[in-house]
Amino acid sequence: MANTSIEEFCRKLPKVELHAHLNTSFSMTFLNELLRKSGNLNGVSLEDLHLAEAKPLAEGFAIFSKLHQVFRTEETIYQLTHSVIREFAEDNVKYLELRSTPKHIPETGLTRDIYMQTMVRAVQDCQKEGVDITVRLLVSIDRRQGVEVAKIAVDLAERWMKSTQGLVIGMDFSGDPKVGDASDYIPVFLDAARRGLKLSLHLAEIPLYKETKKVLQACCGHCVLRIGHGTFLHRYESNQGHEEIEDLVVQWKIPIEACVTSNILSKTVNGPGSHHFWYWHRKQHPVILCTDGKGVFGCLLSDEYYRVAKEFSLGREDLVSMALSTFDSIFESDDLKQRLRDILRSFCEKEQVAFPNINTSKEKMSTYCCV
Ligand SMILES: CNc1ncnc2c1ncn2[C@@H]1O[C@H](COP(=O)(O)O)[C@@H](O)[C@H]1O
Ligand SMILES: [Zn+2]
Repeated sequence: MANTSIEEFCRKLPKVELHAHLNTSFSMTFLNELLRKSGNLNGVSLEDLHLAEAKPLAEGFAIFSKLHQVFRTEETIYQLTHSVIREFAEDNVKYLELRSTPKHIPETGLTRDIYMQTMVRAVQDCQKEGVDITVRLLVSIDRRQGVEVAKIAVDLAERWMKSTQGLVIGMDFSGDPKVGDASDYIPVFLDAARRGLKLSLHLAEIPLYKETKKVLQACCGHCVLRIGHGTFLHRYESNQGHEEIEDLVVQWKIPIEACVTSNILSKTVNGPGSHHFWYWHRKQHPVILCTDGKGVFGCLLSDEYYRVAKEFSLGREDLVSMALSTFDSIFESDDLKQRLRDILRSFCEKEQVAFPNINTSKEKMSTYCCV
């Protein structure tokens, strides 16, 4: 067996990142460089832009507003997208689904269309430059902006999906869970799915039993779906009454994007040991470690794997199995899933770690998401 520590192994492990918000995924190196070039960050100081210790979720949202003051022009959105992609590639992320809310900022000339065009351009430039990663984009709906803006986002996403031959692949639903009701957006989700967009919905990041149940009942069977966070989906002692929600999630095998550090720093989870990741993982339900916002929460994806490996005493083979299982939940084709498996297989040969015996029958290869 190659002589690498578990930490180093987590770093080298080929991974997929399925839950990363553009504006919260900056690196400090990038921000320092931006500060050096532009002299200031529109009045925002560097220290205000990441959570150094656990604070209630609302504090995270105060940071997001400050970030939106920093990234306001086409140029900064381009640079941010380009650097975020490169940084994920350096962390051996081989496939990234990057999400962002298209902004309309008249003072800087930014429109939602220019925002999309800029992100797409950065992805294509990274591709041309040979950055070793496949990137797909999700258009975010911010629940603080209401249903009418969400409809605009669906039109935008569909147009960009068509004009980029699927580089824009789906939509995200996010924003402050305390604002509005996700079930108001059900017609928007169903419309997006009808147009061929895949959906990743922030659901149950905080205990919101009613909206979670309504959204799942309406969307299961009609949308290709993943759940962001999903902290309060499962049955557990103080979560009585969640049986129906958990049953839907299990029945439709809806993958859960687990953001361990984000949840701990936002105080929606007490610590890594009590994170719902473990509950779903033990059940062999599809669950994917994700960063959420590697800048705000100060975590690389490899840090998330290492954190879980330490907490649950996972070895190299466990980590490989875990990474392998995440490939089924990407929004891309079976061909791309197979390519990711091949990359992981070569890595295992080099690291002299057994590659799990998988049944690559059609059934096993098909996506977990409900269609
Ligand atoms: C911590 N948990 C979270 N819960 C809900 N929404 C979140 C989030 N973290 C980020 N966002 C959503 O992503 C936006 C920032 O990226 P973009 O400007 O779109 O690139 C935030 O404004 C919020 O709407
Ligand atoms: Zn998120």
